[in-house]
Amino acid sequence: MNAVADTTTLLPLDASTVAKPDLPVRILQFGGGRFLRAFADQMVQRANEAGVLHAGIAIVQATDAPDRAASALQAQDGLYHVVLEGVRDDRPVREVTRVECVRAVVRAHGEFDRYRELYLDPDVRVVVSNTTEAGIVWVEDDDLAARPPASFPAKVAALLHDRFRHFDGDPAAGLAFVCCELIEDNATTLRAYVLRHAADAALGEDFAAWVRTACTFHDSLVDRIVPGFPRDEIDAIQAELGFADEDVVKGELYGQWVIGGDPVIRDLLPLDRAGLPVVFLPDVRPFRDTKVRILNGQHSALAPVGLLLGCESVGETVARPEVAAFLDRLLRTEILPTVPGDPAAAEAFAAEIAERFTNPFLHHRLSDIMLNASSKWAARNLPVLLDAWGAGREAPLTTFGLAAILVVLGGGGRYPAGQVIVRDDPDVLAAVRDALAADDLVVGVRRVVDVTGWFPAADDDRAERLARAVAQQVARVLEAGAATALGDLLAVPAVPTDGRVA
Ligand SMILES: NC(=O)c1ccc[n+]([C@@H]2O[C@H](COP(=O)([O-])OP(=O)(O)OC[C@H]3O[C@@H](n4cnc5c(N)ncnc54)[C@H](O)[C@@H]3O)[C@@H](O)[C@H]2O)c1
Ligand SMILES: O=P(O)(O)OC[C@@H](O)[C@@H](O)[C@H](O)[C@H](O)CO
Repeated sequence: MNAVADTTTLLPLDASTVAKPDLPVRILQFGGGRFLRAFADQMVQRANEAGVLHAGIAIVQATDAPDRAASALQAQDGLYHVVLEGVRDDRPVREVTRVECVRAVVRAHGEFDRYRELYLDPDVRVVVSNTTEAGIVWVEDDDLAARPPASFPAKVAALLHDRFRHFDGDPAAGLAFVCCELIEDNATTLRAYVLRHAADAALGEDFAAWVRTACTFHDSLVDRIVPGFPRDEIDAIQAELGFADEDVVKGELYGQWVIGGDPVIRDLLPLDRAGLPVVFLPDVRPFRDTKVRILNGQHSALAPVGLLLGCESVGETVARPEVAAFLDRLLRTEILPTVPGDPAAAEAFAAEIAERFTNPFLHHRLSDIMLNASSKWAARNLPVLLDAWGAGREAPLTTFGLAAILVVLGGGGRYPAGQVIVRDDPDVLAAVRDALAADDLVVGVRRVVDVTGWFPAADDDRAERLARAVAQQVARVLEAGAATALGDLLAVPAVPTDGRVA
């Protein structure tokens, strides 16, 4: 299928020949990964073009680690392209956006003075973040006086305190935080950690009151599959579209951003007024549970199973009839019965996801989804299992996904050549390798469950129940292979749930 270019802003990407618009920096963005660049930044660009916003973005690289994408973006003076592809009204569409609103790319570690200048800019009103599932964490004794502190919440506490003092506690200098991390209550958690850092470092009640009243924290839920371009396709797309851009990023046309909290954010970030797929709601939780369980939950289940069957991408995996049957049953008997709200709406969303997974324009690598698979399984699939247990049901397909993850992480399967897939918490990885080599698999898997901290120490029964279920499935995969183990699983008739039958 050939996509038709919908937008043709394909000027050569050469900073010396492009007059970037003179935009005030209104948005400070923590994280400059491919997702935010193809989602938030692409939407801000579109809203600027539509005349509903006049905002520049400063991207802050928040970790000390080298970041290839950020360096490339710096070298391109913040200019890059987003290529979104999919089918709209039965027509293949390619939408290309040249993003011109990134005014600065700065490293918080190593370029502190420049970073400080940006966060003290009076024009800045909004902070957008996506620091992955690892970013919003509590780090005890993080030094707020460091330039900058280590963790993201401590960085935010320190920058807010600096801003509070710089503007003499002016309420107009407060910031609105929109968090995109795929964790529960993302911005609410950030706010709690900021206030806790402020209390621990004795920053004063005036400051805490300013954070509570002058700053707003907006939980948000994001949805767009952004696999990026495989390295070997970048040359081809540059030649096809006629630009030079090492940081071009590719995603699907579909997008949805649900932003919660104080309605003030709708005026600060009026993206919906540009016809962009953004909705403002007081509470994003129902959307989050639906999206994370149905979309991300299936991703985290299909990725290890696909790898064990010799597949490389999501499209290739879901085209396998046995995987399609696995996902269909997983969805109908285990995931959907736990999704809150209107069952018909959840089913409609699930049907859309099935189409999005077969988007012929995307090459979504299973190895990318496997990055930090253990913590993703905990956020995306474990809640389904716990709800099923709570309702008196087993969830064998959900546990099979975890069994497949353990086999992949433990090196117990064969995968398409050249894939780097084992990147996870080192303690979990060590426990998984020990488990696969142990005489007693149940004891080994139980140790893995304990290392992950998924259950409180007192919750021995559920930890043991999970270990037993998963160990049995790991054993079957190891002795008979993933295809046979999957066949066995699907040969057992599905148990009807709540009137919905597989
Ligand atoms: N790519 C997608 O399809 C997609 C879609 C929706 C949501 N997401 C979420 O977005 C996140 C980023 O995805 P991506 O595809 O942009 O990845 P990426 O690897 O391109 O970017 C990751 C970014 O996070 C930053 N980061 C990593 N650890 C951090 C930490 N501890 N503190 C602060 N910053 C940190 C990195 O510097 C980098 O800017 C993922 O965790 C995912 O949950 C991704
Ligand atoms: O980005 P990750 O690696 O955390 O997760 C992989 C996918 O499940 C995820 O990126 C989805 O594509 C995305 O959440 C869709 O909105």
